[in-house]
Amino acid sequence: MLEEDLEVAIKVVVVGNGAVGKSSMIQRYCKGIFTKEYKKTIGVDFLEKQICHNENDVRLMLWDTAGQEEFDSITKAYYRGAQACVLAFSTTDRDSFEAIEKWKSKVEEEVGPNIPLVLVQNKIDLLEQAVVEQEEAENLAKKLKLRFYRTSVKEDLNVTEVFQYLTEKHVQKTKQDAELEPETTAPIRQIGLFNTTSANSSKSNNKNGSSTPPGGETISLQPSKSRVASKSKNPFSRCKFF
Ligand SMILES: Nc1nc2c(ncn2[C@@H]2O[C@H](COP(=O)(O)OP(=O)(O)OP(=O)(O)O)[C@@H](O)[C@H]2O)c(=O)[nH]1
Repeated sequence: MLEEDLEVAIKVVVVGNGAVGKSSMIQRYCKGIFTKEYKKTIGVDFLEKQICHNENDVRLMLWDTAGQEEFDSITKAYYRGAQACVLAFSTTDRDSFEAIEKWKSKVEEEVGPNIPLVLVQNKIDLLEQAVVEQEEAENLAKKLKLRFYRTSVKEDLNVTEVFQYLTEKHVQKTKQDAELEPETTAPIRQIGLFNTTSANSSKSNNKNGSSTPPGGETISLQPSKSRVASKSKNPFSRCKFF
């Protein structure tokens, strides 16, 4: 099978304090919309986007998590199995900037230190109300060894770039992992692909508070459909969905 025949699925979690724009960022990226209205995420929410990366289909599963600590026990369960993460703070919220290292630790406690992460300063359309200096944010990114993006979900600035970067990093990492491990030992797990088949991992379940916490703590991520041969059989299937 050719490498181009793979369909890659990537679980991405978006974390950060409340109201920094996590839900808005995912909605902007997946649906192309922005709403001024603020609806606190209760627990977690989920949207999916299919993109084309280096002529391959990539399915991004974007998990929107609540920013409030009261939901920590719910949201942490959803971090597990994450393969990339957005650490978001807001230009107009100093606490959200100072909380970034804590969010990084929370995610890494669940998934380990090796997934691609990115630091995102959102709401840069509100720079006149900024409470974080650009230099401070850049220094934090250097300290944590993270790529840093400044976004405005409202103005649709740099949002796509954030997810493209994470996709690229994930693809690079899985290739490196596959090269390091011999093909004979668990080849599917080596490339780290999965399907979300849990009944609990419902789509867009709970901006309005109807969240079902994950039964028994862990979302079931089942290795399967890691390599999808059928993509190459249909000449119209590859990257035609935009
Ligand atoms: N001006 C401006 N407002 C934004 C931007 N992104 C989001 N907002 C607004 O910020 C508020 C909070 O956005 P959400 O996306 O709900 O924030 P969240 O991080 O998901 O919040 P929680 O669900 O509480 O964790 C909403 O009123 C959005 O319209 C942006 O780039 N610029």
